[in-house]
Amino acid sequence: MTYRQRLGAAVSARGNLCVGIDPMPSVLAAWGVAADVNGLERVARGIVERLGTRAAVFKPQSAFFEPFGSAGIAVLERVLADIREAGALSILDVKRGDIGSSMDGYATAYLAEGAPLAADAITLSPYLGVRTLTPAFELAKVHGRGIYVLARTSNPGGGHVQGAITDAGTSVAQHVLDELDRLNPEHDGLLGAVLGATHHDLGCDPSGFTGSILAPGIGAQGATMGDLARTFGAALGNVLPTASRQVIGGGPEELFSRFEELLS
Ligand SMILES: O=C(O)c1cc(=O)[nH]c(=O)n1[C@@H]1O[C@H](COP(=O)(O)O)[C@@H](O)[C@H]1O
Repeated sequence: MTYRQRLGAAVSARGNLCVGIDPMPSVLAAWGVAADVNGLERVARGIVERLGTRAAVFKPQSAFFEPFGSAGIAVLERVLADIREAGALSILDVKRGDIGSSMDGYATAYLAEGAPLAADAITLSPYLGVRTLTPAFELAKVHGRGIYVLARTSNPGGGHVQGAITDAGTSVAQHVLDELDRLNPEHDGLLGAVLGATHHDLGCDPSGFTGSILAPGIGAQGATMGDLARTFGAALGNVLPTASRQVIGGGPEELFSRFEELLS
């Protein structure tokens, strides 16, 4: 099955909210655990234990596992395995992007069959050019995985680069969407984009975009689920909203109710 088919099935069964697993120090405190690798494991795996059979998609943020070195990465491996066992999909948020030979290495790390950190999808940065990401696109296709490329990020300052006008006369964000659209037919539509839910004006037109749209910024960054229709218009059906602190930031007791409240 392609990533789009698997995502479609998961979202139909469980709804279209992606739960971000961002076990940052303030979240560990809210869960009443120490800011060490044991606390990290209790929170990250505790989220999947409680919501694993309820949520369609989880997005672990690598940035909060890496500070613990190999022990943190080992926890991330176990979290990815937990998500798989719970029948949900994983989007590993690593925002990688490099020239071809190095990109081959990253692609193998996150998308090869049997790789310890293999996820159903990953996030990538197109700063070195969308086409430099080709090794990841190709490996994702072989294994039925997905890719989300940053186009218009949720942070306000991102517009300085992503709203800049390219030599083709469109914004950088639009250029990224157009490149992904050009490549999607030969990649089973697995090439998605990240477009922040925080913007009134995205500075690009997602209405005809052929990939899945990952939309961060719900909750802690100020966007609401109700904003999605205004921001994405005709593309709303392709949008996968994602929230981290808004769901996980109240500790274990509030986890389920916060998830249900956003989804409703
Ligand atoms: O790729 C992402 O997921 C991402 C892109 C973006 O434009 N903005 C953004 O906030 N994110 C990630 O989404 C998560 C947002 O966390 P919350 O603000 O707590 O929901 C973090 O892991 C961010 O790194």
